[in-house]
Amino acid sequence: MSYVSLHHIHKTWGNKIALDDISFDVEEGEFIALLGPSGCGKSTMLRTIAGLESADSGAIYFQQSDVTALTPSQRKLSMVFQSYALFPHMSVRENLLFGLRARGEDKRQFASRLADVSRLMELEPLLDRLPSQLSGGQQQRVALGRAVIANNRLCLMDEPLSNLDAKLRQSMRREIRAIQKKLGLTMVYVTHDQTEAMSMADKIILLNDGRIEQHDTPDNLYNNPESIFAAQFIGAPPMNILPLTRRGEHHYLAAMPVPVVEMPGDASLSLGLRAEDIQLTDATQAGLTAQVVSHEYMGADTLVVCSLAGAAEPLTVKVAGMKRFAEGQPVGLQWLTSAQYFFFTTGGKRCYDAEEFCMPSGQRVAV
Ligand SMILES: Nc1ncnc2c1ncn2[C@@H]1O[C@H](COP(=O)(O)OP(=O)(O)OP(=O)(O)O)[C@@H](O)[C@H]1O
Repeated sequence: MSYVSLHHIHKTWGNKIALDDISFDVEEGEFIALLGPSGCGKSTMLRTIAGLESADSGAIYFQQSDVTALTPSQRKLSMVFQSYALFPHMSVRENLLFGLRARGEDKRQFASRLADVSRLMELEPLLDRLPSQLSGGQQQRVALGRAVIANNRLCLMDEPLSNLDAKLRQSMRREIRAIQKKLGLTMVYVTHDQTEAMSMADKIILLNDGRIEQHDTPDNLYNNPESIFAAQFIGAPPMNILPLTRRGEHHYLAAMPVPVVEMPGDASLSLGLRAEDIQLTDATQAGLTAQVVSHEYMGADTLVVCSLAGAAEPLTVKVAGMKRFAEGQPVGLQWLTSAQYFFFTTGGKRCYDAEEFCMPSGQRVAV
């Protein structure tokens, strides 16, 4: 059953359309990540769900009841911000209990709820400290504890880990996901970090300039991007996008003598290839050559940037382990037709027809 439902939400700031006809459902107990580049509307969307901003039009439902006109406190949800928003003069204990006191909840339950949450969040030894006496990770745990102690079924988080270092972020990702699952919370989580979204969420809503680009599972976003934007936003390095040259029905990649795809119509196409789907081969065996422009050692693998004769754009190849290349070194390239994606160059939408029309799946394409 859907817990949160947005119906045609539209929101502008002056001339700027921040949310453009946004509709989606979040199932009960589901973890949804709102992902996208800076300024795409993630925070505006979260704050509109929370009731901190009001939409110009559209409606929001929680468990089938219309909450569009309700205040944030009437919506019964918890929110965790990037800034933690802890009261600096209050101890951890008082910070945790603040919301319960403010709402005039039953004092007889405070001790047991505090004990449960401080055990869950491993805050027991820290209850008497002030926020200034805590590390960033501990402060974040207090902020999460405050969200959990409220016993709300819906939790909204706005970039809660962005002030933490990379290692702590990784462990907090696991902690938040474990707590969300354990308590069965419905979660809407804003991030601009694709790794965070991919590793934590059941579904990702990828936003681009106020519109939903794709609403999908992490797996599908990676393996079945519906647009160039999704293909390049998800995955590191971004998918190679190589504009093809059309002659009649034939679409050619750079100076390759055989067309990559034959498709009727007058659309211009671009070829998408993930760096890990391209293999480097012996240049002397290759029909056309590519040249190494640069290489970057990443630890587990090496990213090799190559330029293909006749192509405007370089392409990146990921090879396992540490490999060294000389600048200008010739290499051959190959990939399977099943690794190819096609997009309309104009508008960037995926062109599934081209995938139907290209060479039989699994055939090797060599340069
Ligand atoms: N209070 C405001 N007044 C005017 N414009 C605003 C306001 N809040 C947001 N905007 C604009 O709305 C657009 C969406 O902003 P929003 O903060 O929702 O994006 P975001 O995806 O959360 O960005 P970031 O990742 O940088 O926080 C941006 O163009 C922003 O400048």
